[in-house]
Amino acid sequence: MINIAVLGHGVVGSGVVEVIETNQEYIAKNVGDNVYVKRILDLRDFDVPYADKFTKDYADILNDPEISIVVEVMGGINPAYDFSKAALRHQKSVVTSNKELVAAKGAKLLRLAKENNVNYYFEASVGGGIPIIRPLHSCLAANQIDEIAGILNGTSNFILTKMISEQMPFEDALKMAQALGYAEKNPTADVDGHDACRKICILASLAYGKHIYPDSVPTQGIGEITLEDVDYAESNDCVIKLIGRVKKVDEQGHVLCMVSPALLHKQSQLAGISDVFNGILVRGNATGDVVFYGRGAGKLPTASAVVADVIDVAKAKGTTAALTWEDDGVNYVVDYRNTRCDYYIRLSACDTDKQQAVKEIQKQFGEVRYLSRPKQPENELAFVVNDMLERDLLEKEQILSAENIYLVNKIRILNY
Ligand SMILES: NC(=O)C1=CN([C@@H]2O[C@H](COP(=O)(O)OP(=O)(O)OC[C@H]3O[C@@H](n4cnc5c(N)ncnc54)[C@H](OP(=O)(O)O)[C@@H]3O)[C@@H](O)[C@H]2O)C=CC1
Ligand SMILES: N[C@@H](CC=O)C(=O)O
Repeated sequence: MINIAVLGHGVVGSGVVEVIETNQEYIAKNVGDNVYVKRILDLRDFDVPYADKFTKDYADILNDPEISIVVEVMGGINPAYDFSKAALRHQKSVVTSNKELVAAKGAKLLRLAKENNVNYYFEASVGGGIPIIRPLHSCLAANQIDEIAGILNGTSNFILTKMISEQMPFEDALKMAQALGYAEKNPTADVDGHDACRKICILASLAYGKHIYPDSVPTQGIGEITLEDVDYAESNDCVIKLIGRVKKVDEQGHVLCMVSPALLHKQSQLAGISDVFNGILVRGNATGDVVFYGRGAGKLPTASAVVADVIDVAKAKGTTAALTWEDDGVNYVVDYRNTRCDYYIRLSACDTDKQQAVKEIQKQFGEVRYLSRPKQPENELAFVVNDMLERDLLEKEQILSAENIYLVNKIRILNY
């Protein structure tokens, strides 16, 4: 019998109990032994048939020698970090969906697991039910990874989809995502891009072997996207998505890493990914592009990934995985302002005469391709510029604003 404990009986934790219960026989056949949820830690009381398993005291789990795997699905840094460290030091493997913790302390926890001859697995921390951690680490191991880009947050993709296809107000779409169990406890992490940032940091750390800190990654969410931008994107045969991406810069481990909204051409591989679905594109030097697609959030898809890790740990029987990356305290993220990108730019000419504004734009950017939208105000100008050094664009914004031509929005145009 493999006894496990589940820390946190929320959306994911209750899903883990359900998946293990529902697929009991199948899992036993796969592992060669029964997997049994012995204890559940949560601070609340639950009226469920398995109420006798609950404890509010972590010591009941830590000091139980029969429990060999701890599933941490509480979220947040503390006490999840302390609980995970304590479990590993007690030679219990830890499985988690907690990307905030993995992104912040992954290297330390992986090292601690190795030192204690146990495992720390986190497949569910990126892409919900989509297999990505193991494929990146194992199946694509023969490749040098040139780039990873993805729609990594189900909640924001759900909101964008509802806003665009059903004209649903932002707040209503967010409430729906919360009711469906997609959103983080604090949903600003979804909307402001921080959840996607944690996920791209985990993928970057895994792919390039150096810890990439969320704090060092420029992060912008979907809060400033309006239906007007959506219309301009449409006129350019594009859709707007929130993209987390990391690109190899050199052999020393430096990367370009950021999270921001982006215009994607409708024919591109990530453009058609809607609703709560996530898509992750991995560009390997041998495979070319590989795209992983599936439900990026929600109770059962996420629980599926967590339980798969439990099965792998159970089957590992005392061996430890080579999964690791180095945390040497160095910031490997290069300054994005020194990189180049295509842009959609939307300006308001305010009181400036439109012909004058067009002249100013030409002076700054040369010939640009103008876009249009229904009900476009006379003093609004939107256009596309190609291969712009980001630092130059920031300067040009300032020059234009001195001429009373103000930036309303600018969104990168990416090619995935
Ligand atoms: N929901 C999803 O679709 C996905 C979530 N994740 C990640 O999985 C983790 C869990 O998410 P989710 O299940 O949605 O979150 P929930 O908030 O639904 O569940 C967390 C549970 O843990 C409990 N908890 C929190 N702190 C403690 C503590 N100190 N002691 C005991 N119990 C505690 C919470 O209790 P209380 O409510 O009283 O605070 C709650 O019941 C997070 O890291 C999240 O980012 C990853 C992929 C997808
Ligand atoms: N809040 C997250 C949940 C999964 O990681 C999301 O919406 O993607």
